[in-house]
Amino acid sequence: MAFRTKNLFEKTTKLVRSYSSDKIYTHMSLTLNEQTGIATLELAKPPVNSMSFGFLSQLAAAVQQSEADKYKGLIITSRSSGVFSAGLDLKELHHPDSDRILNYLRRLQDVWFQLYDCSTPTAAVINGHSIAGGCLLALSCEYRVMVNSFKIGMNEALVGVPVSPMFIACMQSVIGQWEAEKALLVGRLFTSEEALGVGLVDEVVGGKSEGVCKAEGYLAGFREVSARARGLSKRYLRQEVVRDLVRRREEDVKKLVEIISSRGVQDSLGEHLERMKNKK
Ligand SMILES: CCCCC/C=C\C/C=C\C=C\CC(=O)SCCNC(=O)CCNC(=O)[C@H](O)C(C)(C)COP(=O)(O)OP(=O)(O)OC[C@H]1O[C@@H](n2cnc3c(N)ncnc32)[C@H](O)[C@@H]1OP(=O)(O)O
Repeated sequence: MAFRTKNLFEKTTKLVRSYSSDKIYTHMSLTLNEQTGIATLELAKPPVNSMSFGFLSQLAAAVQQSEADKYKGLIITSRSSGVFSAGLDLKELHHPDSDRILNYLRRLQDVWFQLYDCSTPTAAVINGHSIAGGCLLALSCEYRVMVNSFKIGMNEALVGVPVSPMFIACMQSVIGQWEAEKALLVGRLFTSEEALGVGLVDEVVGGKSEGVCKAEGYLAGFREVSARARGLSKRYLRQEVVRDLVRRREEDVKKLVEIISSRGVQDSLGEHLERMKNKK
């Protein structure tokens, strides 16, 4: 079979350089199956694929590449066998420099808009725990296949930070208002099976390769469909959420910076980081 592992940064060097000071393409790899036209983006930032500034920049470049090269589909998964993504890098949020946190949150917004609003068909193979920002990443895709025995959800309530509008909108659009409210207000993490029950994921499988097959099956369903019509329909379907968040993006970012920088939130983040350190 003809596989081409693309160093994304060959083509997007300019973009990535202007986005990031991290070393080029260190946190993920993009592999295109030239026979199917489906690319797999494998997150590879040990130990937990936390979303640092550099990670978000590379994710943005990958999504942009998928759009520019008109891939038939994009599958997002993790190279780790235990963690899909632990979400935002807590070190970016704890004792942040004011300019950096502003730019970090703007970057997060940019990536989210790019992925959520992209015309490329997308699927997530969640082969490990998927927490907060990790859950957002999966929810921004169209289809989710989850490997059993892991946890997924948005735990902000337990971390002591508010769930931001972008995260709420995504959760609501997938599981509905009431289920989202019940889950988000207590920071509930669902097992794979519970996630299936509530509609947070579309399928539960026994392992990653089975998950990839299911995701490919979903993406192959569009073979006979006009890519242009499909892409436009997806955008129309998602435009209400996007429009609202675009309209208020600067207001949301500034408010969040203020909240994150507050003493109470910083104390909670510090305690959360301490708990993680002490769990060993
Ligand atoms: C308007 C636009 C703006 C949008 C909104 C923006 C911001 C709003 C404000 C906040 C939003 C926050 C959303 C988030 O995503 S916050 C992150 C929440 N995530 C977590 O709490 C995950 C915590 N991690 C875990 O539960 C476990 O690590 C996990 C189950 C993922 C894996 O467990 P495992 O046992 O395999 O690994 P550990 O030993 O726990 O961890 C290994 C190592 O990694 C460090 N680490 C874990 N998670 C993070 C993280 N999110 N960021 C940074 N570092 C992390 C952990 O501390 C260990 O480090 P070390 O001890 O080995 O040094």
